[in-house]
Amino acid sequence: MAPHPTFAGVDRLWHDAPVPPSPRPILEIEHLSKRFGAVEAVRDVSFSIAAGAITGLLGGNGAGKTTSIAMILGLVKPSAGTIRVDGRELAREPVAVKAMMNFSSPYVDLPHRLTVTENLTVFARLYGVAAPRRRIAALAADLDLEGLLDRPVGRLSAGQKTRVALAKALINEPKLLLLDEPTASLDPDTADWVRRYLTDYQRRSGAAILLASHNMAEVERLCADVVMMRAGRIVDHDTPAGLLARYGRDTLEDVFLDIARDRRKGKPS
Ligand SMILES: Nc1ncnc2c1ncn2[C@@H]1O[C@H](COP(=O)(O)OP(=O)(O)OP(=O)(O)O)[C@@H](O)[C@H]1O
Repeated sequence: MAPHPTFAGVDRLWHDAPVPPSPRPILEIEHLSKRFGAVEAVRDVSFSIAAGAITGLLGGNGAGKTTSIAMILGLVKPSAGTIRVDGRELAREPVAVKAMMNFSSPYVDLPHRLTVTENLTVFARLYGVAAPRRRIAALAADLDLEGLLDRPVGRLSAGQKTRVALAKALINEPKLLLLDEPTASLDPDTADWVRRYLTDYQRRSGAAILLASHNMAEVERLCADVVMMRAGRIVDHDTPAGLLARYGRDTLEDVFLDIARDRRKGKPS
C-alpha cells in the first residue's frame, strides 16, 4: 500500500486552521446503567465530551465499553440514566439525535457483495444526505477511495476496508463520532495515517469523538481526556498527563494495568 500521508486531500486539509475546542458539551451522559439479567454491564456512568474534543474510553475485557457505546447509539436501551447529544435527549428525540452521530468498528462488517459506492449510497440515503454523489466523491478524494469505488467491499484489504468504514462513519458529517478500535489490525503506516486523518477531521469539523481502544499509545496521542472503566463503573477520568502524574507512571499502559488490577493511586479514600 502507498504511504498514505502523501494523499493530496489530507495534505491540503492538514494545513487548514484548526477549530478551537469549545466547552459546550456535545455528549452528556448522566447516571447511565444497563443490566442484562444478573449482569450489571454498566453501573451509574456519568461523563461529558465537549465539542472538538477526543475522549478515550478505556477498560479491560468486559468493562462495559461496548455496552456504553451501544446505548449512546440507541442500539441498546438503558436500564437507567439519560443520554443527550448537542442538548437533545436520545430517549425523547431518537431520530434527530441518531442523525447527529455515526460509528465505526472493524468488528462490524459492511455488506460484502455491494461495491464501495453502493454501500456508501445506502448509508447516505439512510442518513438523508442532501447530495449523496457529491458527498461520496468528496469522501473518496479525502480517503483515497477513488480507485476502489466500483470494487465489492468483500474484496478489499483490511486497510482499505477501514478507509471505507471511515467514509461510512463520516457520510452524515456527524457531530459525535463513536469509534471502536479504529486502528485494530492495521499496519503501523496505515494506523498512523488513520490517526492523522481523525485528528484532522476533528480539528476541521469541531466534531467530538469517543474512542474505545486497547492501544494505549494511540489514546495518549489522540485524546484530550480518558475515561477509565472497570466492571461497569468509571474508576477514573482525567487527562493522560493527569493520570500519569497521579499514578506515578511513565506510560498510560502502566496506569491501565494499575486500574485493571485495582492498584489505584492518588485516589481520595
Ligand atoms: N447482550 C448481553 N447479554 C448478557 N450480557 C452481556 C450482553 N452484552 C454484554 N454483556 C456483558 O456485559 C459486560 C460488559 O460487556 P461489554 O461488551 O460492554 O464490555 P467491553 O468493555 O466492551 O469488553 P471488550 O473489551 O471485551 O469488548 C460483560 O460481562 C458481558 O459479558
